[in-house]
Amino acid sequence: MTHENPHRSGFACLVGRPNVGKSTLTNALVGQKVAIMSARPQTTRHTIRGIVQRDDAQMVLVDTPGLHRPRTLLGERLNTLVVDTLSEVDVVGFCLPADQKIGPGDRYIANQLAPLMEGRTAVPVVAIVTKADLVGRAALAEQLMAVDQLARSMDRDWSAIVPVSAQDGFQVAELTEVLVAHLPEGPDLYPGGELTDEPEETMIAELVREAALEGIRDELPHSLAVVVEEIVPREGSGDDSSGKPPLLDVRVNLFVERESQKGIIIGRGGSRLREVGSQAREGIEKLLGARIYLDLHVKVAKDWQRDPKQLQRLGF
Ligand SMILES: Nc1nc2c(ncn2[C@@H]2O[C@H](COP(=O)(O)OP(=O)(O)OP(=O)(O)O)[C@@H](O)[C@H]2O)c(=O)[nH]1
Repeated sequence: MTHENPHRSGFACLVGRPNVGKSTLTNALVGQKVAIMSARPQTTRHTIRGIVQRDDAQMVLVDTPGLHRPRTLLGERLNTLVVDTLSEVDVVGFCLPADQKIGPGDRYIANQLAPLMEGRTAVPVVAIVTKADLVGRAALAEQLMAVDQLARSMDRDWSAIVPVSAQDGFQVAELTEVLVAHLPEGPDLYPGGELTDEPEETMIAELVREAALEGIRDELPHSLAVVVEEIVPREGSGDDSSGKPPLLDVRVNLFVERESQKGIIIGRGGSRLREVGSQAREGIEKLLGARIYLDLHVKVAKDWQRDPKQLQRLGF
């Protein structure tokens, strides 16, 4: 191997009308390690469907509530939300089945995507022709041309058009390459492809959050996100015969939105943060059945509640 490719990471979203094969394709892209994501608290915008984990990239496949032709004002609002959400992913995969003519449902979604595909902040949209195994070569070629024409009719271009079959694996690897190429350079968003939503970590985060908000709930409504960074055994602890429980280093980040809130959490000379630490530690030691050293860091993550990428990084 000569020069390594830069490591890439980011979010991708598959859209398309119902039954075009989005779920099946998600599973095929993710491979064996289909990560079934439990409902995550406060996941209002993205639900993670799976993570494509490679040595040189991590692609997080997210879901949106679904793009539909709205029949109501609420439906319209929901679609606005969906489009907003889509504008924040790194690449969109627009799925159209190989075995059906492009119809009004597909056209509706294409029209919703069109504004995303222009301007400085344009999001690349890859047209994916799914279920390629259901048609012959000639019909597939015809469908690829029709899909190309669909973009042209809107004065747009797909970043690529990729035929694929999730059923027999045709072009699945190629599609992964195409999608990954659109992700920005960066480290894994979820180290090791693991989502940090193990119940233990969630509970630890909750204990810290409770302690941190004690008495100041009104001053910091909803502006505090707590993320357990790591839980690691202290080197050499627990392997003697003293019978003492092992010592764990628990590193936790508290994210606030503003510098002033940081001051509130930390308190004068760090006094408040120490209290938060000792109160939370008690609960965490009970939970883990271990002695812990609790390392709390308060950080400012501007407007984290409004930024889905930040939210993902914070584990929401
Ligand atoms: N032959 C063939 N069938 C497929 C392929 N991908 C999906 N299907 C079938 O198409 C149907 C719909 O697939 P889904 O993956 O559930 O479609 P979806 O777009 O996620 O559907 P919604 O959840 O309703 O949005 C299922 O019966 C799948 O078995 C494929 O590559 N080839």
